[in-house]
Amino acid sequence: MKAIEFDSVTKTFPDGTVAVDKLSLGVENGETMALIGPSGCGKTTTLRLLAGLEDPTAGSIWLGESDVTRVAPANRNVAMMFQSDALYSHMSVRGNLSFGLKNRRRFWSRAFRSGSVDANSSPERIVEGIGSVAKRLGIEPLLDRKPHQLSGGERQRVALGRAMIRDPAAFLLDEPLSRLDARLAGELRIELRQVFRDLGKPVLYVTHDQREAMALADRLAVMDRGKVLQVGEPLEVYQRPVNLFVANFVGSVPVNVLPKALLASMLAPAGAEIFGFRAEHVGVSGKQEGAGGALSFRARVREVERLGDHALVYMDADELEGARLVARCDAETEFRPGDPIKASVDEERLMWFDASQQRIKSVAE
Ligand SMILES: Nc1ncnc2c1ncn2[C@@H]1O[C@H](COP(=O)(O)OP(=O)(O)OP(=O)(O)O)[C@@H](O)[C@H]1O
Repeated sequence: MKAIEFDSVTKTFPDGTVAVDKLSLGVENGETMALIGPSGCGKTTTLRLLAGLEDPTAGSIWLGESDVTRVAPANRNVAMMFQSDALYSHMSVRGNLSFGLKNRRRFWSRAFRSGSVDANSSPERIVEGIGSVAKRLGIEPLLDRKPHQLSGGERQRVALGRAMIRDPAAFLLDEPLSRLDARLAGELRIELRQVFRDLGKPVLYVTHDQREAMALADRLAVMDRGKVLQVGEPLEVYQRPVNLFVANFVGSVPVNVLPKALLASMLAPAGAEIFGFRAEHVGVSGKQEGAGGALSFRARVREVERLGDHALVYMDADELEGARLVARCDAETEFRPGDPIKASVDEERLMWFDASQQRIKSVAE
């Protein structure tokens, strides 16, 4: 039994838009699942379906053993956090934290009356949690401040604290770090990972930032046009993408793609039409001779993008019909536009795709 389960869920909006298409996905307790995919692929709708803010057109949604498909949002006990999570501006941090709890009390007292919860989940137990949640998130010193006296990152922490105090069955987060600057988002990402690990609850996390997803998630679900294309651990999806779309989406730089005809055909597996390789797998040398690898070609540097800890060298591969390719190099690389170079890629780094851009598995997989 999964803590969260979507069973063949479809959401068609009245105007005919199929936002989510026969989606099946399970998240375990204590697991952080990142939903990633391009804008409009159905990520937010998936979260809203789980929160009960949208009704599915077909399929069922489960939280543990409960079928919540038709359960009202207030009775689902999931906490949803958005990118622009609004705190109550007139309340202190403490007030904001306990506000969720006050609503919770109403929920719990109703639930107690109907006998559907056990005493371990009493409001008192949750009250005890406020202090520890504030401590856990490093917001104890801020308890008496108002939201306008907080930084963006601190506000996000309070919003998360408010969600944690409710002790929900599941956490749903929609781009919670997207409004923060890169450094702060990076710091919070590490903290969130630790918090999520300790919570022991399922976390469904939406982001369009593949880096954030790779860093935070135990598993990724890559979506396109309402469908889940692949679910797996970040490294597994990165190294063994099901198709070219996924390969491109989980990398920070698009995959270099070339037609099979440019390689000695004996290398290609049956059915292969195109092959690809990642920028970090291209070896680049200023020497014109001697570079090895399955694929070895002369090229000319078109542009060098210096990114601090590494550089991207964009090149025109004269020997490969002028294909435009990219290699990841050391930050100190001295290549300049116009330089002639020799590039090479090892055979085991090549990814092969068929005519419909599905990746062809290697014999070792
Ligand atoms: N209320 C609605 N009525 C009609 N279509 C909608 C509605 N809400 C969303 N959609 C459409 O459903 C599709 C999925 O939207 P959704 O917001 O889930 O995408 P997303 O992956 O979260 O996108 P983004 O990354 O841009 O936030 C889009 O084509 C969107 O235009």
